[in-house]
Amino acid sequence: MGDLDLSFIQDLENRPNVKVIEPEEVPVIDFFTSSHGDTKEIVSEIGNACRKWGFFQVVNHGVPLELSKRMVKMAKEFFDQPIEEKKKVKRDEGNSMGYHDSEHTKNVRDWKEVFDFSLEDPRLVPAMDNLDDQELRTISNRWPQYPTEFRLCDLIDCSLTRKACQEYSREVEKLGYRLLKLVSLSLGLPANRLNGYFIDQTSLCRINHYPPCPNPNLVLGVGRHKDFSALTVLAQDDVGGLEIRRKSDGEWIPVKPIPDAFIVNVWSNDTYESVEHRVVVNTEKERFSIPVLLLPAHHVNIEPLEELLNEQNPAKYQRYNWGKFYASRIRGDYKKRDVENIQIHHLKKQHP
Ligand SMILES: O=C(O)CCC(=O)C(=O)O
Ligand SMILES: [Fe+2]
Repeated sequence: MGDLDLSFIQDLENRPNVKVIEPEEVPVIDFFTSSHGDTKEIVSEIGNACRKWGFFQVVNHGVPLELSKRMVKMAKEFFDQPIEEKKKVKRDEGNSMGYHDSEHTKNVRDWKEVFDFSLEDPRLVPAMDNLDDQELRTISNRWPQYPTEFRLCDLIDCSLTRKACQEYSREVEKLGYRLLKLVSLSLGLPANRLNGYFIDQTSLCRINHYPPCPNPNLVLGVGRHKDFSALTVLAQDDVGGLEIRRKSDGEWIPVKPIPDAFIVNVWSNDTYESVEHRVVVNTEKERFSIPVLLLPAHHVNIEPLEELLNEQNPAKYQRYNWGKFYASRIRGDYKKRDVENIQIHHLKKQHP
């Protein structure tokens, strides 16, 4: 990760808590039990969890455990390589797929390194974040080559890495779309109401690696943020570090790792508010997490769903082209800018 320089240091108010807060269970939804019961029951559990927490965990979700284990093994193998090797697949301003070690959240550098790949490969995205510019760009995934001297086991080579990543992300994607249907139902919408937005999706899978940190009280693995996805399905290992901001009192609550569970995070016009979360790091143990973010096609305009709006629940967000939003977010990931890069709250409508 290099030295802990000033770019990593969080403002006082954002630093990890000194007081210890007991981990509180965010709701856990068991698909096995529910599939033997009533879909209505699971829909109502999801609705309650989304309203109260904006986050829930799922177990017995159908994603094969071997695929998840293989991903973590590959991730370790990849991030253990010398930085020169990792930089061979470094992302750049033209293509945001691949390795990156200087992501900034809200203008402060995160204590982590990441590897991103797209679920659709190649895929189309706007070239610029400027709203008047119509140019599109095709971006393709980058896969590590693993020179023989760095291969610690025969399992790891370029084509197997790609296969492992693709097989894993396809399974998690299936789970994601299954959850999206359940979320639609929980909002009183037809199960397939949201699916059309994801034809030609820009969805991506990210592997996060948080190395141990000499001074975890000053930095964050990921600064506080809301995911910009419609739905995120996140796998975390057993180290812990994810914290979510409890809606009732604003306290940061650690999310206890549950073996083989996925953490799910949803957003819809504040009925289901995308909840702020962050990652704390520690001096001892590295940590891996793997989110899959369901993201619409670049041409989709994100806006609150009409049929959910009424006098009591007016649109709280303005319409915005998804591709431009995404392009702007990516630009802000590279360096400290003078202004905060675009966030969901910037799309909030001003009400008198
Ligand atoms: O590492 C985690 O548990 C969460 C990571 C995260 O919030 C993100 O990548 O958006
Ligand atoms: Fe996140």
